[in-house]
Amino acid sequence: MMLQAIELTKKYGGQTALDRLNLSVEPGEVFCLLGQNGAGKTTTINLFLGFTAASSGQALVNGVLVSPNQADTKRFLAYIPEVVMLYANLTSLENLDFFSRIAGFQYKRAELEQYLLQAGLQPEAFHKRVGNYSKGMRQKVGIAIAVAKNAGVILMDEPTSGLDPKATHEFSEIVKQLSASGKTVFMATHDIFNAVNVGTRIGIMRQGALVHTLNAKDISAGDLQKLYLETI
Ligand SMILES: Nc1ncnc2c1ncn2[C@@H]1O[C@H](COP(=O)(O)OP(=O)(O)OP(=O)(O)O)[C@@H](O)[C@H]1O
Repeated sequence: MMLQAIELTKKYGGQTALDRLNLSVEPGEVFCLLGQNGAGKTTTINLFLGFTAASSGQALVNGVLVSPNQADTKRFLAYIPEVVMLYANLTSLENLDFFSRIAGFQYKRAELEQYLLQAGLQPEAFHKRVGNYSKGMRQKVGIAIAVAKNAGVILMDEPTSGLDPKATHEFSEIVKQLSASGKTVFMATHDIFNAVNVGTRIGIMRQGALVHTLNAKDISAGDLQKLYLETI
């Protein structure tokens, strides 16, 4: 399995941000984590990324134990934060080239263009500086960077927040393609409709605990909303 949490716990002072999380996510799965602000979604992502150390329990990526400041597990992971950080004065092609080189890949021009195209960015934008891009366009560049890194797992934090319905739909289609190509996607989201649409599994967190885990195909958006409101 690509992601595994075993009794994974994070405490800040006396407060438990994540409480004994047990979870396995397989290749090709799209796991959507729902929960109120402060429920522990970002903490979970940060623990898998090794941005923060677990207080107890384990996070494993591709079977390898995550420990902060070691690169072993990072190469299996790509991360798309809520706001994709890009160099405003560079074009999307230049940003993709730059971040790919940092990840250790030197792509030909045509390959870079292919990644941007796959991520759904319109070719007219390839040579425009990203400073003028919309949020949806930045998101697509973020996806291209993540895919070009060749990582098996893509972690996303609230990827559809602030996207319009069409951009959200386009994003969902890309995520489905990533899943079909065997990538594992793990996203924190507030978007119930999108979770049902794009997810294979859905988790609901409350105060650091994973309270429900369901198969997306077994639930409608309406029923998920009902369960969510009853849970939180
Ligand atoms: N660096 C930190 N120091 C202290 N407390 C923190 C820190 N990071 C997170 N927390 C606390 O841990 C809890 C979980 O936060 P987390 O960011 O994981 O929630 P979330 O589910 O991602 O929320 P949101 O939907 O707002 O992003 C919160 O109570 C938060 O205040």
